Amino acid sequence: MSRLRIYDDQIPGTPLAEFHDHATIEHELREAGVRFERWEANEPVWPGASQEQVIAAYQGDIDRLMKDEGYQAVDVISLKPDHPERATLRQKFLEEHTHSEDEVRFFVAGAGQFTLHIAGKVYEVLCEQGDLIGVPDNTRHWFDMSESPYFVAIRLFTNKEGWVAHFTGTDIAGRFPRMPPHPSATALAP
Ligand SMILES: CSCCC(=O)/C(O)=C/O
Ligand SMILES: [Fe+2]
Ligand code: NI
Repeated sequence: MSRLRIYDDQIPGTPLAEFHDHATIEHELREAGVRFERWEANEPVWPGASQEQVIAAYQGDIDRLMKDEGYQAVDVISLKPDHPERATLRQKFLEEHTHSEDEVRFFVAGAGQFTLHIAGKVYEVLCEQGDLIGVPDNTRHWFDMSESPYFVAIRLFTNKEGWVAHFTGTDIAGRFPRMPPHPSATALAP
């Protein structure tokens, strides 16, 4: 189940609010300028599936987003708990950063945790299968896949170069909760 926790950015220990209802999560995030939508993730793909398999399964959605919203590039992150580079991949997104383009991610399997730092608040968003999140350009954020990653996310970019991050150099991400392993990942962990 998707989940949103909102914190004061100075008080990591206790959320100000927590929501599980998708419509409420969408509303709260929209007020913070963040897109959050429920999409159909009906084509079965599993963490570890290849980029080609995932793109073929979701070609219709990808074409629509690229045509209607001007995205220029697409790739896939597909990870399961036995990936040999899981620790390095986790580390790549774990500290606060921004992008100069907006960030659209469609979770088609498993789960991952985006945390957004906006106007003195911290929005911790547990994205599950079927969630599409759009983080506006220059928004401070980080992403955790847990120590046992279990997800497939389609990433769309307005920049043909793909993923480019600007790290803010703060230590805020380390003060807020990391993502615990997905229940399915625990069953599969090496
Ligand atoms: C869920 S896709 C991997 C994370 C990512 O692309 C990103 O930019 C995190 O901030
Ligand atoms: Fe990012
Ligand atoms: Ni409101």
